[in-house]
Amino acid sequence: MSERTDSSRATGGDDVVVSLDDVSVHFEKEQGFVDSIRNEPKRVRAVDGVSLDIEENDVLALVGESGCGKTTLGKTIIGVQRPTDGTVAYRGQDVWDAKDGTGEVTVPHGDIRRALQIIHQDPGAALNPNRKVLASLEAPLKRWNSEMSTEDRRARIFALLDRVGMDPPQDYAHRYPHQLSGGEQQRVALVRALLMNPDVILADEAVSALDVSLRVETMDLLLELQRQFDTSFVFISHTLSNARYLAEKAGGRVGIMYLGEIVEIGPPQEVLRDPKHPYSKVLRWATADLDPSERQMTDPPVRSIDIPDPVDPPSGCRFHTRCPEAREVCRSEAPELGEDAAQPGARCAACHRTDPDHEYWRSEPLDGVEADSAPQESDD
Ligand SMILES: Nc1ncnc2c1ncn2[C@@H]1O[C@H](COP(=O)(O)OP(=O)(O)OP(=O)(O)O)[C@@H](O)[C@H]1O
Repeated sequence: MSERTDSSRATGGDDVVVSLDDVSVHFEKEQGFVDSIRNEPKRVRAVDGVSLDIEENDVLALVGESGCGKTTLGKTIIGVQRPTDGTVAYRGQDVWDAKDGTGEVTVPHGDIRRALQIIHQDPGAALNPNRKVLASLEAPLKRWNSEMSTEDRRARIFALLDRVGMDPPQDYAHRYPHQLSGGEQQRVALVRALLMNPDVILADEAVSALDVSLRVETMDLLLELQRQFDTSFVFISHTLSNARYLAEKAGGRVGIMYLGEIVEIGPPQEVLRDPKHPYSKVLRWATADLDPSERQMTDPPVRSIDIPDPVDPPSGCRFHTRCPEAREVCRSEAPELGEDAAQPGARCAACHRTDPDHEYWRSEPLDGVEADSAPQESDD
């Protein structure tokens, strides 16, 4: 993505909670024994060159197809996935220096862990099946706030259970996870995160396992709690409609990911009404409820449905092998998202078409691509 001459990006003001600077996460891919002695280890480029700030009260919805790196990026934001390149800072403190005890550590790693919480897609798996809800909720509070009396701890837990609609809370607190519905388990997971008074909550496909009716109710609850507790949220979703619902209602951002990169980011109304990146147009087309007429009337705006291998992503623009507007230059030159993209409120797309003076407009269309000769109004 963006190339930097200086490795440290100037981040925003005091209200930046988490700041990612040119972060990449590459995993070594498991190979068979014969392959492993014959070949260089293969690396999955799950996340590549992402710079992003999460501010206080920020809401970011990350969306993209399966395997594009959403979960890996989300985990990197909350400091549970170590980047292979670039830096992640929590309120100016390098998260991994704090973890390793290197450099000058001004914020202890324990405080960072408390401040950055996660709720998973499958809350059942995240709760201990042999522990009652109360015990599951008390354990982290005891760890982080050992001074708190049992009475205060329980009062806080009951108040939060009540707050998420689990009434009477004493009844729910004494149940085992299997005695709760999926939606109730998800609420317990949310309470567990909120008990820590976090700055950021990563909600990884947190509503996709729920029935449609419950999904909207749960998204509304998340938004209400986000406002009430002044918590920032990073939502991960593979559907654009959920991402739009959350980001729009919260006045937040949508970030579109493709093969490890953020290709477009901005306010949901702008990104979805007038997508600048050809991949965002594909996602909009695939989301029937955003514009049903568009979907019925047209073929998908893509040349190939095959998703490239993240071990060996295409050169230049990673979307060029599928893009219906790709030209020769897209094969060799990677478009940049731009430095502004890190900041909330910015609207950016990593596509040469957004620059009316770019060489793209003089470059030959790739095979199967129809050329429009000049920049379009909406592509400016
Ligand atoms: N621990 C790991 N070791 C090796 N490869 C991994 C690991 N975690 C993720 N990957 C690979 O990294 C890429 C991105 O995975 P990730 O889970 O971040 O994508 P995603 O967009 O969240 O997908 P989904 O929507 O299916 O959950 C995938 O190719 C995945 O196989």
